Amino acid sequence: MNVPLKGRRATTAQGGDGLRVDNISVTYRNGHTALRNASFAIPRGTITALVGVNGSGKSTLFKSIMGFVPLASGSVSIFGEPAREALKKNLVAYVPQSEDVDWNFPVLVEDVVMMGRYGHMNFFRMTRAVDREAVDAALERVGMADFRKRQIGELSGGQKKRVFLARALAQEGQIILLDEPFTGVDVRTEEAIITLLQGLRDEGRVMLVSTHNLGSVPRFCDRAVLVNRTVLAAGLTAETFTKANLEKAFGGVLRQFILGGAELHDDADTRQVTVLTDDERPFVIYGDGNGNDEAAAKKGGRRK
Ligand SMILES: Nc1ncnc2c1ncn2[C@@H]1O[C@H](COP(=O)(O)OP(=O)(O)OP(=O)(O)O)[C@@H](O)[C@H]1O
Repeated sequence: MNVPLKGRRATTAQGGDGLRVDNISVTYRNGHTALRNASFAIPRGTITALVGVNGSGKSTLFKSIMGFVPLASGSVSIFGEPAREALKKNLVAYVPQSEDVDWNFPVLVEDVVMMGRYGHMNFFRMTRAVDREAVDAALERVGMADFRKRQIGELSGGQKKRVFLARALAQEGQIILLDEPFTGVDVRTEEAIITLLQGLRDEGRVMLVSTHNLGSVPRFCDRAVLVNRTVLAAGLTAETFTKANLEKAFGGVLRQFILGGAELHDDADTRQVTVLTDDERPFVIYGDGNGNDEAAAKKGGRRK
C-alpha cells in the first residue's frame, strides 16, 4: 500500500518518453530501506549522471530498473510501458560495477559480448550470422576486436569495462545503465567511453551513468539525478548540478575549498574559485566574489 508519509516529497516525475521512475521504494530483506519515494524522468537522446555518496542507493536504483530487486511501492516505465515489458524486449542493457562480476569465471571476451545477444536468440541459443555480426560490430566500436580470444579475467580494468559496454551494444539496448564505468580506468579510456556514450546519445538512446567523478559530470552529462536514499534533485545539469544541491547530496563527505584574495591573485581581483570534491576528480566553480557562481565545465552539457 502506498501510504502518504509525513513530510513526503512531492516528486512525481514529469514528462519524458524515455525512462520514468515514479515514487519507487526498495526495502531489502534485512529491513533496510535503500530508496524511498524516488522519482525522476529522462527523455531519449540524453546522458544523465547519477550521483550520491556511497550507500545512497545508486546501484539499488539500477537493480530496481532491471527488476533484480522488488519494489515495495511505485513503478518504472520505459518508453511509455511497464519496465518488465521493455526488459522482455531487451531494451535495457546494464553494465554492472566491476565488484559485482566474478572475473575468475573462465570465459572469452567474445563470449561475454555474445551474452548480450541471448535475449535475441531462441530457446537453444543457436547463434546466427546476425548475432556474430552484432558482436563483431560491438567489439570494433569499443576498440576491443583484437582481444576477442582473451579470457575476460586477463584484461585490465578499463578493457573489462569496454567489453561490458560492447555487450550492452550487442544487445542493442536503448536504455543503457552504467554503474561507475570510470572507476579504475585511466583518463584516455574515460575519454574513449565518453565519446562512445555521446555517439549513443546521438542515436537517441538513454544513458544513466553513476559516477563519483564529479568534475566530468557537467562536461558530458545533459542531466543529473542526485540521490541520497531518495531523489534529492533531478533535471538539466545546469540547473541541478549546483553547489547547493551537491552539498545537500554529499553533506559532510564533500570537501570544499574556496580560493580567493591573495591566495589566488596578486592584485585586488575579487573573483573566487570553489573546488568541490568527494573523489579524485574535483568539480570547480568560478565565482565573481559576489555570490554569483559559474561551474567551470557547464558549457559541455546540452539542453534536452
Ligand atoms: N542485498 C542487500 N541487502 C541489504 N542491504 C543492501 C543490499 N544491497 C545494498 N544494501 C544497502 O542499501 C544501501 C544502498 O546500497 P547501494 O549499493 O544501492 O548504494 P550505492 O549508492 O550504489 O553505493 P556505492 O557508491 O558505494 O556503490 C546501502 O546501505 C547498502 O548497505
